[in-house]
Amino acid sequence: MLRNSLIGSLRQIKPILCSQSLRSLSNGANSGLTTIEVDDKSGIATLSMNLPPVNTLTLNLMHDLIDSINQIECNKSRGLILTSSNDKVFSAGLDLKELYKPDQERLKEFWTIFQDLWLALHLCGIPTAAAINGHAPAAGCIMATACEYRVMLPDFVIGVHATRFSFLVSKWMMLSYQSVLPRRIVERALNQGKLFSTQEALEVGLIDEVAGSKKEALAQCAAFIGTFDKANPIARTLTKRMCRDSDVTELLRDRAGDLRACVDYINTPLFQEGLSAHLEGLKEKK
Ligand SMILES: CCCC/C=C\CC(=O)SCCNC(=O)CCNC(=O)[C@H](O)C(C)(C)COP(=O)(O)OP(=O)(O)OC[C@H]1O[C@@H](n2cnc3c(N)ncnc32)[C@H](O)[C@@H]1OP(=O)(O)O
Repeated sequence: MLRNSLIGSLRQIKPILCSQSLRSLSNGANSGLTTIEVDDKSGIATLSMNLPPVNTLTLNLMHDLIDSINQIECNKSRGLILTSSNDKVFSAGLDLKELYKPDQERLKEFWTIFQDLWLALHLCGIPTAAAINGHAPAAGCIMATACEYRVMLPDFVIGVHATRFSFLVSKWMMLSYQSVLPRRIVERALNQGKLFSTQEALEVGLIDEVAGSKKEALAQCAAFIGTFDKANPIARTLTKRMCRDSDVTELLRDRAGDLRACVDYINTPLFQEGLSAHLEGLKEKK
């Protein structure tokens, strides 16, 4: 029963393009803001975000990420490692410029594709890991928590600091955070708008391991993916989705409602003023 509903909801949200023959993992259909490298020996795909300067999640980058995740799944890679080609920033989170004095139709499209990206990562059928080789604030952190394992390099920050700029996170984002951290830590961290250092993130369990270099981080992620070798891939996928079912259902139950609530909130003077000050702060930092 539960399995059927999982499979049913997957069909609804993910009309995967698996009918296409995708021998080479080229990014022909997208804007080229991501690259995919598949290791011939291990069969593991490394998906890199490549949008200078700081991999902000723009419409195009989110579109390319979803497209790449679909390609990697369709090609039956053994696992997916999400990382950045920038050596200082994993992702700076959502593109704040899209949220400031937004065009209403574009904002709806923007939020919907952000929901799609979270679902694509959260429900990815193959094992996923994040090699966090730079700062990962806000949606950068949420993408990492949607993966099954996190390895981070030292001296960076990760966390959801939304309250610092008056952002109210949706329940599904909170659940994503809570799928990795204990509830009391999530409550405190979200309220504080806390960004954890790599060491703090390790101590609370937001990340699983620290690596000395990107190469090591990729190897540690690959070793994690290798731990599923003895599991039947289909049983594994269904089990993963069953474990994640309640978090995903929270969003799927009322995507339109979440969209409405977020769009309404983004348009409030409270949020727009907080965001304006945050954007000024980013400029003044220079
Ligand atoms: C999804 C669940 C959580 C919900 C909460 C919020 C959703 C979001 O994701 S909102 C996005 C929130 N993100 C941030 O607030 C991050 C802001 N950025 C930074 O803190 C730093 O840029 C960062 C530590 C990531 C990197 O620092 P630096 O390497 O020193 O780079 P700069 O700060 O100089 O940035 C370069 C350039 O990029 C612009 N920038 C940075 N982040 C964003 C962003 N999120 N959106 C749009 N633009 C961004 C920054 O202003 C600089 O621009 P220029 O001045 O024009 O060069």
